[in-house]
Amino acid sequence: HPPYPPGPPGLPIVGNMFMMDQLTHRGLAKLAKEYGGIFHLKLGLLHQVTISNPDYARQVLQVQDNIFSNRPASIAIKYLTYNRADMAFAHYGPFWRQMRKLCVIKLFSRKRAESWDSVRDEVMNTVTNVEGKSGTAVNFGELVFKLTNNIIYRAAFGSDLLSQEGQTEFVSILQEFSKLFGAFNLADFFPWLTWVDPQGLNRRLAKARRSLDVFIDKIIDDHLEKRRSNGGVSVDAEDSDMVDELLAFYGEGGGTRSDGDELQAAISLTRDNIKAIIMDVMFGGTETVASAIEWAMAEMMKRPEELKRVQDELVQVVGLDRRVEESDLEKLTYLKCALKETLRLHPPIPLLLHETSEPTNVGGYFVPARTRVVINSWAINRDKTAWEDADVFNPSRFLKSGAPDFKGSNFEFIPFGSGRRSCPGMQLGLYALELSMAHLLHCFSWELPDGMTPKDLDMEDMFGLTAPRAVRLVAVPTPRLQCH
Ligand code: HEM
Repeated sequence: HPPYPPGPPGLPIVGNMFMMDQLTHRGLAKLAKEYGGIFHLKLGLLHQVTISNPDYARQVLQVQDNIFSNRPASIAIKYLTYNRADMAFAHYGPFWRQMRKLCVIKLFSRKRAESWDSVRDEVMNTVTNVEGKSGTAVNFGELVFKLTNNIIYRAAFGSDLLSQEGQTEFVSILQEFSKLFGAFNLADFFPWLTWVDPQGLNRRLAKARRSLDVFIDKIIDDHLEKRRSNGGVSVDAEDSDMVDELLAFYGEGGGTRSDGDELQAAISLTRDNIKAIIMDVMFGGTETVASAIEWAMAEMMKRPEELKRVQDELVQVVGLDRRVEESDLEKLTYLKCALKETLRLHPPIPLLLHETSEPTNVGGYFVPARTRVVINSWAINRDKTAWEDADVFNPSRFLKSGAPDFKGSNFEFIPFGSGRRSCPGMQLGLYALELSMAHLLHCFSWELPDGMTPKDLDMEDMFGLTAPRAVRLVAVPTPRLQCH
C-alpha cells in the first residue's frame, strides 16, 4: 500500500503515546504546521490520522464520507452509551440511520425547537434573574451554563421534574460521565489490559452507570405511568417532552402509538436506546450552546465597536420600548454574523472524531481500516489560506455575498461538522443561541468589572469534550429598555 501520511517518529510498542499531552486542538494544529494538513500518529496499537485543512476535510467528510462515517469509541464511551445504543456513537449503518431520522424529525427540527416552551421560558427567567443583579458583577459563564442546562433538561424530561435536587443530582452524574469520557485509559490503546483494569476505571464506570440507571429509569417509569393513565397514548403533543416522544417508539416490534406514523412502524426502541439518546442530547446540547454564548459575549466585550454595532441593530429592528420576539430574529443580520464569527473562532466541539470502516487512500497516503480520524475543526476554521486575518474577530466578513454558511458545504467553516455525521441538533442549538444572545444584548448594557479594560480580558480556552473559556467571563449588566 502507499505510505502512511507523514508524522513524528514514534518509539517501539508505544508509538507516539509519549505525545498524549499534545493531542489537543492547539497541540494538533502545531503539529500540522510541521507535518502538513494530514498527518499520522501511532498510539499503542491504534492508528490516528489528523486532518487540518479544508481540502482534506472535503476528502473525508464529502468525497469519501461513506468510509469515514464510523465513530471511534473508548471503553468508557462504549460502557456509558449502553454499548453504542445511542446515535452519536453508533457506527454508520441502518441502526444509526433510523435513530438519526427519528431524532431529526421528532426531537430537533426548528419547528420542534420553537415549540419547546423551555427555550423561551428559560431565556426569560435568565433575563429576570439578571435584572435582579443590575449594577453588580455577574458570573456570565455560570449563568449561561445554568440556562442551557435548564433548557435541555426541561425539553428532555418535562417541567414537572425541574426540582432543584433532581437537577443537581443529574448534573453531578453528567460531570462524572464527562470525567470518565476524558480519562486516559491504557486499555484503550492496549486492549489486552481491559480485564486487568490497572487504573480502577471499570469500577468507576459501573458506578456512574448505576447512578444514571436509577435516575433515568425513574423518569421513564413516571412517564409510562402518565401514559397508562392517559389511556395508553402519549400526552398532548404540545405538552410532550423528549422522553414522551421516544416512548412512542418503545417496545418490541414498533412503537406503541398507532397513528399511522410510518417511522413508528419501522423503529422500536429499548430502554437502553432511550437512556443513551437522552445522554446524547444532554451532552450534545448543553455545553456546546453555553460555550458559544459565553464566547460570543466575550468576543464582543473584547471589541466594544462590534458590541455597539449589534446593539444598534437591535434598537433599529426591535426598538427600546419592547423585548425581542421570535419574529425579529430573522431580521437581526449582524447578530447572526457575530454568532457565525464566534463559532468560527471557537467551535464548541473543536475536534470531530470519526473512524474508517475500510482501508483507503487520502491525498496519496494510506489510511487503514479502523483508523481514528480527528478532524481539527478549530484549526480548519482558522486556516490562513481560506480566511483573511484568520485569528481576528470580524463578523462583517460574513456580510459578503457568497460567505460560508452553516450547511457544511464550505469546508473552511465546519462548526457543526459536515456530511452524514454533521450535527443533527444544529437548528435547536442555533435557535437557543440566537434567542439568548438577542435578549441578553437587547435588555442590558454590559461592562467589564472593576475597571478592567477589553485588553485585560483573558481569551484562553480549555480542552475537553468542548472548548469553553478557561476563565469564566464576569460582566456587569445595566438595564437598557424603556419598558424595563
Ligand atoms: C452551538 C451548538 C452546537 C454545536 C456547535 C454542535 C456541533 C456538533 C458537531 C461539530 C458534531 C460532530 C460532527 C461530526 O462528527 O462530523 C455534533 C454532533 C452531534 N450533535 Fe451537535 N452541536 C450543537 C448543538 C447540539 C444540540 C442542541 C444537540 C441536541 C439537542 C446536539 C446533538 C448532537 C448529536 C446527537 C450529535 C451526533 C450526531 C451523529 O453522530 O450522527 N448538538 N454537534
